[in-house]
Amino acid sequence: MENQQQHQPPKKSRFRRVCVFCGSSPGKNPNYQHAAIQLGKQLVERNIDLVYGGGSIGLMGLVSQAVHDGGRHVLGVIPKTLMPREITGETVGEVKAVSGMHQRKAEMARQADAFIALPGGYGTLEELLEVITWAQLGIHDKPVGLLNVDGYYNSLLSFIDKAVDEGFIAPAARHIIVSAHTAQELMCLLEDYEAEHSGVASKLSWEMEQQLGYTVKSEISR
Ligand SMILES: CC(C)=CCNc1ncnc2c1ncn2[C@@H]1O[C@H](COP(=O)(O)O)[C@@H](O)[C@H]1O
Repeated sequence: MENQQQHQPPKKSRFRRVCVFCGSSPGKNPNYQHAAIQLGKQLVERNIDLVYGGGSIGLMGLVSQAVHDGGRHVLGVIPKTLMPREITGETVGEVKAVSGMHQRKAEMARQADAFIALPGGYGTLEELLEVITWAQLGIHDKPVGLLNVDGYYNSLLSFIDKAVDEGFIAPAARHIIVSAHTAQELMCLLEDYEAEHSGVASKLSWEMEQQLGYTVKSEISR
């Protein structure tokens, strides 16, 4: 079954550039590292460019290297304070320096047509949950995919189901997260995804969202 799928020529993608959130650590299970490389190869096969958090550490390094090796454009968005090579390693492709973590997330989101989370820690979860929240509000209608390698995210998905059961997440908003166990399966699901949100904040543009982030930040620093 898997071999048959591998020989099928990929459809032309609706995505020009995908944002990948993932661990700055490689994780203990080699399948996480394998999945990062497979996801990079899937993007290359579909002629999709990458935007990510910059650097060469952990899964971030593996996915960016795979996309770069395949000849697609890689954009790393990295806060100036994380730029020293001893912190994040050498970045492949283009690097965009931004002033902070909020600006980084806004820029990665603005640049991408879809989001994918590989396994990761707090940083990955925070980035993932933010784009899900923005989708729920109708700030964007870009697909959000979860690459659930070896069931890494099963407990998060169960928790979200509990939040639906307990009345904190609307059943319609449960469908924002598209999850799959392999990169190929996930890409196919994301290609077919259609946003269904109530769009309560659909008038908010990315620009407004970004300005909001900067305003809040500058007010905090005053
Ligand atoms: C000083 C220090 C701990 C540096 C770690 N170096 C990092 N370099 C670049 N991006 C990162 C780093 N740590 C977290 N991130 C951001 O948070 C996510 C990964 O965090 P985590 O490893 O899942 O939690 C990435 O998508 C990235 O956008």
